[in-house]
This record gives sequence, C-alpha cells and structure tokens, in this order.
Amino acid sequence: MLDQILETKKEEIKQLIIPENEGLPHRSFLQALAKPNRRLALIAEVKKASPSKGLIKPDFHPVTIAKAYERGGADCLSVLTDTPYFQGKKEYLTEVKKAVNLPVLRKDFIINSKQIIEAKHIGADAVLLIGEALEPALLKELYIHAEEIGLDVLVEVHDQHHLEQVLKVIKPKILGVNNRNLKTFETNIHQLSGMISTIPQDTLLVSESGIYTNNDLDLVQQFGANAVLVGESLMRKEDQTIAIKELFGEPVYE
Ligand SMILES: O=C(O)c1ccccc1NCC(=O)[C@H](O)[C@H](O)COP(=O)(O)O
Repeated sequence: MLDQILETKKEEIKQLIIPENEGLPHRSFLQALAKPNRRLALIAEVKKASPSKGLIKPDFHPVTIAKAYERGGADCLSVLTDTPYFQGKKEYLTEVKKAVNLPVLRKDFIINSKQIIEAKHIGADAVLLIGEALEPALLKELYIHAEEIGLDVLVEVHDQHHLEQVLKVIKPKILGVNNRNLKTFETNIHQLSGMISTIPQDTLLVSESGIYTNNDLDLVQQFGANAVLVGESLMRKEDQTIAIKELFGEPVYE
C-alpha cells in the first residue's frame, strides 16, 4: 500500500501548481508539543477515512471537528490532505488553520520539495516526513528545506532499522514512531518499547496510531513518549471534545 500511495504522489506532483498567496502566520508545532496541556501532548487528527479502516466518519465536517478538538484541549492538529486514500483535502487544512488557534500538521506523503512549499502556502505549520518512504539523502534534503522555510517537521519511522537510517543523516527535533506498519497495516502499541535507547534524549517523541484507551496512553508514556498522535479512536466518537476527555480519563459533564 505504501508503494502504491507513493506512486500516486509522483503523479500528483506532475500536476502540482503552488498557490500564489502569502500563506498564513506560523504557529510553532514544536513549542506546543513541548508545553502540553496534559501529561502527554496530544496531536488530534482530522481524518475522514483511511486505507486500513475505510470510511471512519461519514458525517465529516473538518472545521467543526477541529474546533471540538481545540475545546477538548488538543495541543496540535493533524489534517489529512491526501484525497485518493484518506478522502482528505488541502482546503480542509486551510479552513482548519483559519478556524482554530492551534498549530497544524500537513498529514500527507511528502516526497518532493514542491509539496513542502505548497504546505506552507496552504497554511501548514509542520509537515510529516516518513522514513520508510524516503531515501536518507532525500529525507535530509526535505528536512532542511522545510526548516529553512519556517516549517516544523515530524519525522516518522516504524522500525529500528529506519530509525538508525534516519539518525545517520539528521537529528530530528520531533520524532514519531508509528505503531502501524504501513505495508501490512498491523498496529502494535509496544512498537516504541525496544527503540527508546537509540533515540536522542532531547528529541520530542510521539507515539502514533492505534491509540484507543487511557491504558494505551499510560503504556506509551512508560515507553518514553512525550506526545501521542490519535486519529480513528477520536474520530469515531460523536463529539470530539468528549472523546478527548474520555481518552485522558477526565470527567465529562454534559
Ligand atoms: O491509517 C492508515 O490506514 C494508513 C495507511 C497507510 C499509510 C498511513 C496510514 N495512516 C497514517 C497515520 O499515521 C495515522 O493516520 C495516524 O497515526 C493516526 O492513526 P490512528 O489513530 O490509528 O487513526
């Protein structure tokens, strides 16, 4: 699946026209994660559908969801901008950025500098770079480019091998360990546990995917995570503000 997605991205890039606007004022994704509202920082994902789960939220209104996440105390947002596989849109990111005061990550499959420039123009504060999708030299080039134009970068890996490959070329300020294997879709909430000793201590560590319960939060925090990226489990609930409070084990007053 990952290979198929990357082929689609190569085709999209051929057609890509970067909008001629100034972008929107930058908000620091890194600082928001470093000073979280709770014991673990929360990146809440605006996600309509996914290759592994199909349609997650039929009644999908990205701005309403983003505002509910903000009310629930999310520290940052992640917005899917991929259309073919996640039913996301670039416009959703711009609309969300204008509607809330939180930093916003462009969640997509970035393989080319043009997509990074585009991310800035549509209002993103941060971009995702996936270790499994990029040769180390290209990852380094894109990372430097993103930082140069003022974007934060979430560098993601799934396994120890790719972690070591990434650390040979860059020292990411924010590192995500994806509990989901993007080739098989299997999720393993323990994915981070064996990797912590390789991760530089001052790196902000995000546990991503397959997080459903307060026990899951306890577990990834024990493994050393500073933040979590959560999509499906929040999106499946009727009210995303309540969903966040339930995830963090807080009382919900209706
Ligand atoms: O979610 C998928 O099915 C997926 C498939 C192929 C590539 C990437 C995929 N997901 C991207 C993500 O990293 C997640 O959207 C994110 O970590 C949130 O995960 P979850 O809480 O499990 O929705």
